[in-house]
Amino acid sequence: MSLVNAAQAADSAEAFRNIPIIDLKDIGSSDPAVRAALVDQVRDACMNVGFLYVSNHGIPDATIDGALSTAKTFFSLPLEKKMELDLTKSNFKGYNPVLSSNNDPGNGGDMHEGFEFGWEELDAHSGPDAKRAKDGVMAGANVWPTSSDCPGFRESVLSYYHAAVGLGRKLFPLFALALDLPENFFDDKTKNAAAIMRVLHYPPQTGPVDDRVIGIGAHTDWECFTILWQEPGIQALQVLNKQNQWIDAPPIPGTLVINLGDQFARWTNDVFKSTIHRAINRSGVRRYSIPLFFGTDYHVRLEPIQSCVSSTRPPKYEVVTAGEYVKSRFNATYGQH
Ligand SMILES: O=C(O)CCC(=O)C(=O)O
Ligand SMILES: [Fe+2]
Repeated sequence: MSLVNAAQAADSAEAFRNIPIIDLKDIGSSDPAVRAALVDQVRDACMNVGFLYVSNHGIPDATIDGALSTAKTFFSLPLEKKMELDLTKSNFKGYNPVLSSNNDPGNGGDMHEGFEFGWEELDAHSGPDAKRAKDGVMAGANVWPTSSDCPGFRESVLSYYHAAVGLGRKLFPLFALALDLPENFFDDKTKNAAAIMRVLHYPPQTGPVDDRVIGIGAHTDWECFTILWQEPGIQALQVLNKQNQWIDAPPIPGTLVINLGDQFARWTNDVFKSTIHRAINRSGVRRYSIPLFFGTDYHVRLEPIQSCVSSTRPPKYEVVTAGEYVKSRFNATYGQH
């Protein structure tokens, strides 16, 4: 079946009620049948849900724990210290306080604080990074807390960053194969690791909650896909199906959530779904999560793939570069900067 026909079938299929779990243990297999079976599962999830969990993802628990524990230390610093790293002063690298972002234009602000950064070599002395030369409108160096304020923060969050980017590099070929493209299709479009990571802290919201002020308002993500670690034992993330029902996406031990974003919706003319989601922390305790958003390089144009376009499915989106798109979403979410 052509991709366009398969997308039409997916569009008229029943709304999803749960999110598939895909085991990546065979991701390195060279057996074409094993690989094809994995790609089929990925295609199905991308066209019907836009969300999936992955198990056997290869990121060590110690790497996750290291990032989480220094993130907790960072968020416990006094607000004035954190505000020295205000992300609106550094082209969206650094700290954003509670209620400073608004992911849902109908809402009154997001009930979380976060810290945001992009690609940087772990070795702080490796000099200017050639990968950053083409960041265009998204250019800007990361900012970091001092090592006396937050010892080991840069190293531990960057270690997780590099592990997650490594996982993302293994996923791109699966997505390409799921789109009937050569598996290296995204290689020359992802040379510069235009990946942004956030560490997020959601204070608990107890008692009556104003529906317009929740942890993160209903939104889609902006890049190709997101790799999301969420704190075990706390249900907060919800995903919207086409019947407008919110489906819980609880943390599942040993897995990460992968969700598609707007860049993939644009590459695929909505054959792959960039699905709306939100998070509300009503658990009574603090919640932490770590999304890493992996997009194509900022100068790359988001042109629809030919197999996703037909006379019955004309191109839905104006062609823009990845950088222009991401920057416009940052401006809409944090205010124009
Ligand atoms: O915290 C979560 O579970 C979701 C975060 C999210 O959707 C985002 O940062 O885009
Ligand atoms: Fe999101």
